[in-house]
Amino acid sequence: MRAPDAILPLRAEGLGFRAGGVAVLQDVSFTLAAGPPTLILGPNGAGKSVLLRLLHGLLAPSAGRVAWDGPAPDPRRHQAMVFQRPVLLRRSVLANLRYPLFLAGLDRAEQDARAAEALALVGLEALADRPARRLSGGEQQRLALARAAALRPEVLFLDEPCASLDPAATGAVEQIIQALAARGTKLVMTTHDLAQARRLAGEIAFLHRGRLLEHGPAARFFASPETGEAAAFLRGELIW
Ligand SMILES: Nc1ncnc2c1ncn2[C@@H]1O[C@H](COP(=O)(O)OP(=O)(O)OP(=O)(O)O)[C@@H](O)[C@H]1O
Repeated sequence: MRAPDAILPLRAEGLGFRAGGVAVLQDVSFTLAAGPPTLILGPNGAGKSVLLRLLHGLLAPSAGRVAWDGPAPDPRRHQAMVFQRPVLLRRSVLANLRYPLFLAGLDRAEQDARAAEALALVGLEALADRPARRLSGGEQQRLALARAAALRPEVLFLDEPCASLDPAATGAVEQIIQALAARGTKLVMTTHDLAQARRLAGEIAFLHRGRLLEHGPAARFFASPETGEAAAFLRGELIW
């Protein structure tokens, strides 16, 4: 059931971003609705990370806007983001989980309950007291996911979360992503890994040179892309 303060659908309306006189993103419009994960695909430099940062509000658009549904006074409280390389506090795993919950104004009992739930979600219960920065790369990324999930965001943005990980660690992160999606969290994730997009995507947004060329169901995108650029990308050709 839709929560009364839900912010989805989220609409990108004519989004543009210029930096150093260059148009990094141009006239991007689409709607993100609740449902299975949206994967933002495209070659290096297509503008995937910039689009994600605009949607999350880390960058201000040069043109257009991001609009949310619903009456939420501060829509960004309903969102969280995980980056390619997690930034962790020089403290224990548990302290890393509790801190954003403390900042969100939750009392200690609720912080503990959510931290325990998040640790179980990512399978790090046994490492709760370890210094976070001594974890392996894969464990650190799982902690970053747990930290974001503990906030129970309606929308979770993931920017190439597996880019630095080996296949086993990637598999563990993908399982967590699927568990979050099954729980009703809307995931919006960038990747340039086609195989990963096939495994995870419900829908695809395909970017090329700062423009959104395709947006629709993943099955349709993979079976019959509408643009030559997407078809070439799917064939593994080098496009830029
Ligand atoms: N803040 C910025 N200032 C100037 N240029 C930027 C800024 N952010 C991104 N760019 C440029 O915009 C282009 C798109 O960058 P972006 O990181 O979004 O691409 P991407 O599709 O995520 O690529 P990759 O797959 O390599 O991560 C790049 O050419 C990048 O150098």
